[in-house]
Amino acid sequence: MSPSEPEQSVERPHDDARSREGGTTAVTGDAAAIAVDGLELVYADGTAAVRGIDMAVPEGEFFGFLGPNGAGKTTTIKVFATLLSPTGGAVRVNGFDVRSESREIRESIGYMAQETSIDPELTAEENIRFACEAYGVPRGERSERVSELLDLVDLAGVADKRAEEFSGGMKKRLDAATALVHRPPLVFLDEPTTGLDPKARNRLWDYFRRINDLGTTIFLTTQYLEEADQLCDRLAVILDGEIVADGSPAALKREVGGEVLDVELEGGSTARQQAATIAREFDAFADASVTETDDGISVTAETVRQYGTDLLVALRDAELTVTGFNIRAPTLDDVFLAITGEELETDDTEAVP
Ligand SMILES: Nc1ncnc2c1ncn2[C@@H]1O[C@H](COP(=O)(O)OP(=O)(O)OP(=O)(O)O)[C@@H](O)[C@H]1O
Repeated sequence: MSPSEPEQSVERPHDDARSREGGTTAVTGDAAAIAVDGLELVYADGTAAVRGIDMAVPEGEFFGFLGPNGAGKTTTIKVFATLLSPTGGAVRVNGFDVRSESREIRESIGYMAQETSIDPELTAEENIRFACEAYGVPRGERSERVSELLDLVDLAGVADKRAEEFSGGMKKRLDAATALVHRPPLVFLDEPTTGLDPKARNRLWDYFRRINDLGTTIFLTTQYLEEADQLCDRLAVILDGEIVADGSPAALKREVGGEVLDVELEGGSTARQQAATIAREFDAFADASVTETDDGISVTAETVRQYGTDLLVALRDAELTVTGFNIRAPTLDDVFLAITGEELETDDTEAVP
């Protein structure tokens, strides 16, 4: 992370939090890279961005923090990176307390913010070298570190080119390299692939997997469910400042229950509403979750494989025109929909594996 001062001073914690401060109350076992107990963050204008979250991220894990715009992801990551001070609760990062040991934390983490922090007028190599200086990498080790990182992010061939000539994906990879010069055991990545095309996104994913394979703990925030599914060992979903679900991608998908029947319909929203009502009243799908989609409806239930064709017949009997259907396993999109009742908004550069 950049060795800057906290960007904002916020109210000091209330009594409850103070009593947990200073390491007097252990919040975790030794092997937690991040341990969070009742974290709250209320901004100076009264916005309660984080409202009492608990979590533990073990060393070596690839952890995903998912949520829509404004859910509280960046606020949480900034507390972990000691850029914001919590207004309640206790947080330890790499075993250090975020309030009283911020210097130790900053020296032991990497932070890739949403906005890249590279200097466009410097070459790729100069940017990494500059980061080495800023992080106090010993002079004698810098050249080796620079070439090692250029290789790791696949920029060795363009080491002497100025960053301003780079594509968005190359800039992101360079930024990620600068966050790693001091070999931190824990790296925070705040929406690192937002706005990138699928190819650039995939290259960054490879890079993140590589550093995780080398033992680095990764805390990733993302709006892309596919990204979380591809990369993360475990996820937490944050909504309006509260964690509403957590678990491995597979476990979260299992919790959705059953399979998903997607039905495509002609006839716009009136047909979709009519079809949704029929599906909801369908006896064989007593516990089904039925949602309207862009071009039809989706029905999630244990019994869709068994009774899906009966539903199609019922739709036809109601003079609805089915133009396509498909039965599939739940995705993280379905998990998100089941938890929040809403689809997670993303841009149009959907990632592909
Ligand atoms: N400096 C600030 N002062 C007051 N409110 C803020 C400030 N920064 C963020 N917020 C508010 O706090 C809430 C959480 O914002 P945050 O940026 O943490 O969400 P996010 O999940 O990271 O969203 P995004 O994906 O848009 O970055 C939002 O309601 C936001 O408007």
